[in-house]
Amino acid sequence: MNDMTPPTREERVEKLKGLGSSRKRVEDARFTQGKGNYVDDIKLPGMLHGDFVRSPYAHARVVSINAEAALALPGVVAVLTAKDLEPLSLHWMPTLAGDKQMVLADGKVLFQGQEVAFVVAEDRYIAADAVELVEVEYEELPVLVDPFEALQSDVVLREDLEPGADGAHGPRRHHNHIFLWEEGDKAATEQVIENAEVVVEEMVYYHRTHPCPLETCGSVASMDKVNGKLTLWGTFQAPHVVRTVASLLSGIEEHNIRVISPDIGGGFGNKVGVYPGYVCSIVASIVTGKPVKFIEDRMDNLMATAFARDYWMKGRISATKEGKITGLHCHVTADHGAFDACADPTKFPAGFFHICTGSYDIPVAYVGVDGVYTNKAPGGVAYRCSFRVTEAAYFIERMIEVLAMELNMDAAELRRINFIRKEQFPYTSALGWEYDSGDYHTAWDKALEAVDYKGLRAEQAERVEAFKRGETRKLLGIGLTHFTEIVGAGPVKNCDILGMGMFDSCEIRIHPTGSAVARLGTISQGQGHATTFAQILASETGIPADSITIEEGDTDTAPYGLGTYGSRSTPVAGAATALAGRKIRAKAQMIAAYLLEVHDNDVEWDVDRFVVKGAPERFKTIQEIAYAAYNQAIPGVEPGLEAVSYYDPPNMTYPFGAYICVMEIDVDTGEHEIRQFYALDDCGTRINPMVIEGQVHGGLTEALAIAMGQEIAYDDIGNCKTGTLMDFFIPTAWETPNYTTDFTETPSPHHPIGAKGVGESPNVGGVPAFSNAVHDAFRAFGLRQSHMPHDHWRIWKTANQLGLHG
Ligand code: PCD
Ligand SMILES: [Cu+]
Repeated sequence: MNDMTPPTREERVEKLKGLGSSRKRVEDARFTQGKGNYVDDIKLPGMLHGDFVRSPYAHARVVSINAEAALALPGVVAVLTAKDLEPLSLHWMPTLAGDKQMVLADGKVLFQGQEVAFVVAEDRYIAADAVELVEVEYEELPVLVDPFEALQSDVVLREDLEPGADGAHGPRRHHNHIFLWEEGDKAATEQVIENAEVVVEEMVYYHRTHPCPLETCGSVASMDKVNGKLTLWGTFQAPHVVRTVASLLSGIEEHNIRVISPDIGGGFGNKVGVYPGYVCSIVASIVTGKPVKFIEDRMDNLMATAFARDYWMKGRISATKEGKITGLHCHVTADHGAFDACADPTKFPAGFFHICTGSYDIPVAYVGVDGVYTNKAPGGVAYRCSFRVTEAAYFIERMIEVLAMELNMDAAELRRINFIRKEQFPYTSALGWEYDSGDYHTAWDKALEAVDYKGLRAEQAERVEAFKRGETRKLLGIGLTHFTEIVGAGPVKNCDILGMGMFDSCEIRIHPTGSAVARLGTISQGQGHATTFAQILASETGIPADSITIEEGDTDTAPYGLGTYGSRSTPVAGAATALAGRKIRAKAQMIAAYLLEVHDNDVEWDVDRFVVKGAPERFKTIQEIAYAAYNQAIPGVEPGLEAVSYYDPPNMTYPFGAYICVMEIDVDTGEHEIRQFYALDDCGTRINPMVIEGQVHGGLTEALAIAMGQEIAYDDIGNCKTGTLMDFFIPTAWETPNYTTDFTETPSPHHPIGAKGVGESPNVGGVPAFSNAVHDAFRAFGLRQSHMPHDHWRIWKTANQLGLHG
């Protein structure tokens, strides 16, 4: 081939590295060389450092705060308390759930680790020393750590709330009650269950845990009093929302606030909300006139920032003797901690928990969720699941297993006969969701075949016999899960956060030489957006992905968007990106037609160029078109080649998957070994298979952590027992098994490129798969339900209670 041979169509497609290509992550060159730029890397001249005095008690009155000794320490600049914030009306702040939260203790504290005073000093060490010198006198109050007890107790946690008054989500029936949220037909469901042939009832608890990103939360605030501009760098998963909230709270006009999310070392939902540290760094910068940095340490992060789950889910499921499910009833007692700071769309105080009918065609269902205040840290974030979806998936996948046991049926078969069938999509669930697309039977059969399901069951049966004969002390568990996710919040008509509609955006500029920059309203925390969004644009515009820069996270440059969580970037911003690309192409078409001296309709798009129909040798490449757009006067066409698209999705997307975990359990030590983990994901059109595989590995490892050991635990007086990485389980390569990933591809019918989200799926499906494997190992010995996390001690105890220790 000589230099003059034009590239083939195939070569041109390949050069784009567009949709479907396993393009290497462009951000990794920077990250692997230590060249990332995180919040703590930001160092400004004269910058001060903040640190919190935190409450050692879970519930106490603050009698007095004496900062004299702290202020006397050389290098200490200020000690802020609620009294200092009060004149600015910043001693309380609104939460994402419509509640309010103390920024600094106002009269009392409600959880251990709560922020009491903010010390500002010349360096981080002085600040830490000064924290020790602040004298706080507390008067202990009775502590409520159990949500069921909290609903009965005379102890009033939130004295700031009017006793009988409604909350943000309607009536409160007790002073520690937050809301009752209901969906579905309660009466009809109860009637079906009463008259059913088979009913099982179970309490499924999904314990409290924490996203624990590698990088803790932090912010740097810099108030420039000369030009009136506030710049705020921080670990924000939703920078634009932070800007709007900061403006509303502080009264600073929004154009005078610039919020920047630089590189973020993992978010996992932990960095969606607004924390007291952010507010205090802003106030301290305004008060001192200097930039102020606040970076959490690990204990701050684990004890005081947003936890996840803590759902007590009481379920009843009914079926015919043949196993056809007829109804599902669920009541949740949701422990929200001291303030309702859940990150959910405003109208959904229990998030999308009502996806809990899962992958099954259940004719009638009801859910009721009671939110409750306790003396624990506030939060209730997604942690790799869009708004309580992982709780829902865990609930239904446990209920299915329990029902299979009651029916004495194979759990894979029970699922198969209840799956929503391919021809039923779009499918409206009994709880009101419209599933966009799916093909569950195909995915399920593929998964069962891949692991030789029949062979595994035979092996398991033999193992049980061998165990009974005393020939082995190890049991075999086969953990099945078929999950349906709901991601891509969301249609503005029913999804908003604090009144801000959940659309998203992309703005693209093609430069004269044919390379481009695109900016989005989302923000990567490691997902690889700089890699994948360029791929979408490459396929849409014909510009190679390598020639497209993706920028996110700077509110001065990026178009407004609601940020990255709930696997919404692909479904929402990804759609905006594709449509912005199509706008570029529409203008390019006019330019090409002009240059080729034909009518607009006489050219057609081909990979990276417009070609005259029927005359393939006559064409203009996107690069030629871009140059002409800037440098040639084209009648009726404005100069330049730019587009912006704001996208309000018509519906969510519903990714799904089939996961199977094969686990060996040693009944004497409670140890487990994961022999095999097979994960089939269907996220519609796949943008980058390698990024997807990385997402699945990461999500499964977090699922492993949660199911097998990770937990935020409290003792009876509200001491957080897992505030360090000594006690809070983070799996290393040592505990992490090999994963086999697989896929089917069922595009979303309403997304411009057919893509659904995937980042959360492995957590949503992984947790029940691991937990079901543990339960399944003991099924032959009568175990119906036990609580996660399944650490060695709990597994040992289960074996013991089942009488397996002799
Ligand atoms: N079909 C498809 C889908 C998807 N993809 C890809 O993948 C990824 C992801 O995506 P999505 O799913 O859409 O998601 P986003 O939105 O982006 O993100 C979010 C998620 O993401 C995940 N992942 C991750 N990774 C990392 N590395 N880091 C982090 O942090 C993280 N986080 C986590 C979480 S938790 Mo939440 O917040 O809880 O709500 S939610 C979440 C990106 O890159 C994309 O592009 C592809 O390729 N294809
Ligand atoms: Cu969630």
